[in-house]
Order: sequence, then C-alpha cells, then structure tokens
Amino acid sequence: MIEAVGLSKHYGKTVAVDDLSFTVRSGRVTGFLGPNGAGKSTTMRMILGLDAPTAGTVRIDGKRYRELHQPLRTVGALLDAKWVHPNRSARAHLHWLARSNKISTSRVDEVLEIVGLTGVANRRAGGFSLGMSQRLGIAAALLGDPQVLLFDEPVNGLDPEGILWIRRFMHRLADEGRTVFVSSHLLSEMALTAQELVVIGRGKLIAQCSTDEFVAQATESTVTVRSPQADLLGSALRDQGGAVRAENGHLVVSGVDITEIGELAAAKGIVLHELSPQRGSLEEAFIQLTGDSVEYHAAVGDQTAAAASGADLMTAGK
Ligand SMILES: Nc1ncnc2c1ncn2[C@@H]1O[C@H](COP(=O)(O)OP(=O)(O)OP(=O)(O)O)[C@@H](O)[C@H]1O
Repeated sequence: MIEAVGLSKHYGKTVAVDDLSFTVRSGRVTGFLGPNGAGKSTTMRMILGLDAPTAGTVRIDGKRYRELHQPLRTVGALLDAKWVHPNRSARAHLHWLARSNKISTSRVDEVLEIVGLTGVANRRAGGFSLGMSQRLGIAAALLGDPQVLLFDEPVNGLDPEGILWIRRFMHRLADEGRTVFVSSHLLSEMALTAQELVVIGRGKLIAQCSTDEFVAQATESTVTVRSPQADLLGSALRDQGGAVRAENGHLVVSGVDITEIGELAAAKGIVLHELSPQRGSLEEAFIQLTGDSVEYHAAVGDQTAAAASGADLMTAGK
C-alpha cells in the first residue's frame, strides 16, 4: 500500500505537486493519470525517496522510503528503461544490481525467466529493442520480490504486442496481491489496464476512484437498441420515462435500465436485433473532469493548459 498525505513539491516558484493525498491499495492495478507536467513523475520520485517533499509525507507499507531496511525488497520501480550500461549483458546488469542490494544472485535467473528474457540474457543490453529494455527494467524492479511496484510510462513507444504483454503482466502482479502503481498518458490503454485511478491536474488531486466509477461519473450511459419495430418500442420507452433518439437506424436510449428495456420489449412482443450498453470513454471522462483545472490554469496564464484540450494533452508524446 502507498499512502500520500498532504504531499507537496515546489521547485522555486513552480508548484509541481500541491497538497496531494491518495492511497494505492494492494491487489489492484492503479493508474496514475494526468496531463504533461501534472506532477506524476515528481510524485513517483518522492515515493521512491529520490526527491524530498516540500511538505507532507508518503509511506510505503507504513514506512517512509528512507526508513526501509532493504528498499528493493519492499518496492521496485521502472522509471527509465534505458538506465542500463549498454555494454553489459542483461544477466550481468541484474547480477550487479543484486550484489549491490544484497540480494541473492540466484534470483537473477528467476526474474529473467519471469519477464521472458532467459534466451537473450547474455546479449548486450545496449542492443535491446525498447520492448526488451522494458522487460529488463521490470526484471530489475522484481529482483527483491517487492510487494509494491511503480511503473512510470511503461508502454510509451511499445508496439501492440509489447503493450499487451505489459498489460497482462501488471494484472498478474496485482493478482499476486501486489500494489501496482502505473503512470501513463495513454488513456485508452489505461482504461484496459487500470482497475483504480488516481487522477491529478497541475499537482492537485482530481479524482481517486475505480476506473468504472470515474467514467460513469463523468459520462452518459446509454443503451443501443435495434428493432424492426423501433417506433413501437420508442413510444413504449418514452411512456416509461426514457429519453429516446433515433440514430443511423437504431435507437439510443437513456433513463431506462437495459434489463427493463429487454423486459418491456418481451412483454409487448417486440422483436429485438440488438440490445447493448454504451459507456463513455476514459478520454471523455478525463476531459470532462479535468476541464476546470485546465481552464483555471489557462486563466492564470499557463501556456501548456491554454494551448491544449485534455485529449491533446494526454495523447501528446513525451
Ligand atoms: N527538477 C525540476 N526542476 C524544476 N522544475 C521541475 C523539476 N521536475 C519537474 N519540474 C516541474 O514540475 C512540474 C511537474 O513535472 P512532472 O515531470 O512531475 O510532471 P509529469 O506529470 O510527470 O509530466 P510528464 O507526463 O510530462 O512526464 C512541471 O511543471 C515540471 O516542469
């Protein structure tokens, strides 16, 4: 578990993180979302003791990073996949990390196996593709078999196969009961990966809740219905208090639950060809819920916020 309370970080006049409190639970993948410059990396560095907070505290399993006896056994992190000596082999890199952290070198072959790098373990890490480098970074994070794992933008630049591998791997780590905290710009990917979210904007907390709740709060849920008796069904639904509009040969219904729609159609003997729930996207929810913070910063002259909508901010490359 990670617990931040009143966490703030100022760099001169820049307020990178502003009185941020959140909790990251074990057994779940928690996404850490926010536009460029929102303070995600700074927060992660403070969790890992690489930056000192200006105010507030952050604890991992109840302890500050500097109080951890053997930190790598409690928390592992992937911050920069290219942080490796290019002429060292993957195995030599992990051996060096294990020895310098008093971890048995027998663990090296285990983590290479876990991330699927056994076959290339003796190759120069400098020649690795980005996907292989990410796996090596994850192997390093797993060396101490920690219960808490932090990943900063782990899928940036990966191909679809690499992205799928990371997604499945994170779910596996969470299923093992670990705390998995992962930052990303890629909302469509986070919608598939993260079960919980911590969303920040300009260093402040915008939301902490499940991904489903976040989307449900901010977007409209509708039901798509196709029927050869659409007119009849439409008027029956309106009688039930539903809002119905026709769109490209189907009905879009809100205000009536999907089960009630099915039962109403059955009771009236109306044939259905499709009955499907439609959820808003994480992108839509993000734009909806971060709008205020973006507008606020635009108003005080922040050029990044003023220049971009939430979607632009989130899809912009690093
Ligand atoms: N070492 C530093 N010195 C001065 N300002 C910094 C430093 N590190 C971060 N900042 C500023 O703090 C703010 C938050 O940056 P941070 O990198 O934490 O955001 P982020 O959410 O990780 O962004 P990105 O998604 O672009 O990586 C930004 O305005 C950034 O310019």
